[in-house]
Amino acid sequence: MSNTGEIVSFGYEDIDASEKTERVGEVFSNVAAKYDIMNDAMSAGMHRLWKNRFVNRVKPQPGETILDMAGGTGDIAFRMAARGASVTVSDINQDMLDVGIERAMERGIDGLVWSRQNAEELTFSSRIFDAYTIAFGIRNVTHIDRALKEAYRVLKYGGRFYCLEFSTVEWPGFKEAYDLYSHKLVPQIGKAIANDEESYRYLIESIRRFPDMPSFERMIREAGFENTRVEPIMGGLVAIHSGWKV
Ligand SMILES: C[S@@+](CC[C@H](N)C(=O)[O-])C[C@H]1O[C@@H](n2cnc3c(N)ncnc32)[C@H](O)[C@@H]1O
Repeated sequence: MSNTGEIVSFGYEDIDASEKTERVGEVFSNVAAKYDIMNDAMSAGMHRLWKNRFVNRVKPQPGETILDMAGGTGDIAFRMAARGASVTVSDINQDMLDVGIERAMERGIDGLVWSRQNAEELTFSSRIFDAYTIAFGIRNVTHIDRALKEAYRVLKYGGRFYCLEFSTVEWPGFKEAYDLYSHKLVPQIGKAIANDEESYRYLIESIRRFPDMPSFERMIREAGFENTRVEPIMGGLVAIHSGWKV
């Protein structure tokens, strides 16, 4: 692919925008097999609590159609399907989706639709989903503004947008401890468990480069959403952003 001249951040380095999607793809292909076990190891199981809280905010209803974008191995989709929603899991990376499809089969979870898609350029028709969710996915997308516009397009009027993402720690003291843990220890845990220090360095650095809560909320409003809200969790370590298409 030829260079666009547009520079974007890829974790700890700046690269041409045309390269980012492929490089992110390599990261997730590398981590797919160990992705779920690593989430437990890195967050001491807390990602489960954050995901439960996120799904409680989404309040999936039986009969609703929900698009879980960057859905990876299905963690969020399984929780929403358990509440009776019809969930389409979309992700750009087939390796992540394949792990999810296998997990669904092992657990006897039927009815999910698995669809390989780039969040920036969805092939779905406009106004077909009641809710759009994206958990720990948006910071990996090359053009976040395009992904947000696509989210807006595929939602019905009255549809809800929810994003769960790492954010900016605001509690004094905790921030320093978290920086030390994430930059020094997480890549080492990645090396020990997944034999992949580089991918985990990318994942941590991409958190640091992600817009802070007010900036990301502004981006959601700029995509057309109204009644936007931000809910920081653990002093902003993680945040739930939401908005409505009215
Ligand atoms: C950290 S994982 C999150 C998976 C899942 N949502 C969860 O919470 O466990 C991030 C996911 O974003 C996907 N992704 C990255 N860029 C994407 C894009 N442009 N479009 C769709 N998915 C993307 C990756 O392939 C990966 O599966």
